[in-house]
Amino acid sequence: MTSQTHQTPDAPRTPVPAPASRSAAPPTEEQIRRAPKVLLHDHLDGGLRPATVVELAREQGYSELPTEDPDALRAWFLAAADSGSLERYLETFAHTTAVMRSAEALRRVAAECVEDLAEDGVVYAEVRYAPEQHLAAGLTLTEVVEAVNAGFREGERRAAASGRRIRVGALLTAMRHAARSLEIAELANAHRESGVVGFDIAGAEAGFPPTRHLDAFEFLKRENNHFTIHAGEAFGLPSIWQALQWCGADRLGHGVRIIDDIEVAEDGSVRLGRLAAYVRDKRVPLELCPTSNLQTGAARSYAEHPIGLLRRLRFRATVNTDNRLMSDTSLSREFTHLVQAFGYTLDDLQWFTVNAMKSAFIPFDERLAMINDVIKPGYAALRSAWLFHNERELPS
Ligand SMILES: O=c1[nH]cnc2c1ncn2[C@@H]1O[C@H](CO)[C@@H](O)[C@H]1O
Ligand SMILES: [Zn+2]
Repeated sequence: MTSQTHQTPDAPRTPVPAPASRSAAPPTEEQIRRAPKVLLHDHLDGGLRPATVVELAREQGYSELPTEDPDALRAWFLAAADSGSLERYLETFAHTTAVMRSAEALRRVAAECVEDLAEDGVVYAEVRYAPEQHLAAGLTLTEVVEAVNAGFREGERRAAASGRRIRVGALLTAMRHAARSLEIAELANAHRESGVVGFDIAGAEAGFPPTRHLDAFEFLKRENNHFTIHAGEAFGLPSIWQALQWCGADRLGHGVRIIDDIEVAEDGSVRLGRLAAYVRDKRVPLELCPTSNLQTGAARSYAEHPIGLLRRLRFRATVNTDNRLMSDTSLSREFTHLVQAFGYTLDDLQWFTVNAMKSAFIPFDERLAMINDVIKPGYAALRSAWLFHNERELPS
């Protein structure tokens, strides 16, 4: 199988659009937190509160944690995940999946996840996890899904009780090195009326191409269901090409290596290869996760992260957390880093957020309602509050 990823030799060069004019001041951290945000790529087993990991380990007799002090544990996850390799980054999940093996633990972790996202100003999220990694204490796949769903609903209720509206859908992940993807795809399909909005594959990318799981993807397509594929993170264009053209992914988890198919000349003009042009033309959503990419070595710094160019070229780019525990991050923090690196304004934040909402796996009319009734009014309110605040500060 060879990939059609090379630059078209005679593809036209086009100038890179300059960054939009920055008439508005960059948003403050508080504005970023209050801005309504949408999160498409967040792992449930990568987002536990450190204190919860410690408590669950005690309750369940898990003695392998590197430390029982929550602050030290937070620092440990960040340092251990900051390895420059996806494989070593993934080793840290052994500790979180180890404590997520009872229905109560899964329900608690899921509910806290929703509370934490709501507190961060997330109004819609798709949170993923691999049910096959939570069976060690005897739960069935269905029991795992039911426990997590119950936790998500509980989290939504608790958030609403404290005045924060959030909606969360689950994505069921199959591990790409394992052989249960068809079963997990069937599980996702069976639960689509009860909170599971799609499917994903994750895990080490090199050596485990998405085409190993074609039967799962073909099943989901026949069922008119949705899926995203982790691709183009640790491995480059062939992985993205397979995910799209062989497997039919609706979105790309990361997809950041699409940058390898974009050539920027010294005069600033750009040329898209055929694959990059396809991704942009077809509006394929990219679930970009800046901090995670720095940790696994997929990007060197925020300022050099491909998201800057992809945003200017108007790819369907979205901003995501990947693993809030391993990256010690939140969606607001990801946006704060991007504001610092690229001078983004509230308009840019709204653009990323609308991109994400358009790319969600819930029905079109519900996405539209979120955009028109929640996201746009939320940003408009922030802008007018900002104007009002600044006018009051003008000298009289
Ligand atoms: O960035 C990533 N790339 C690939 N796999 C990942 C990433 N983050 C987490 N997981 C994997 O997905 C599983 C289910 O949530 C996690 O246990 C972890 O192994
Ligand atoms: Zn991921």
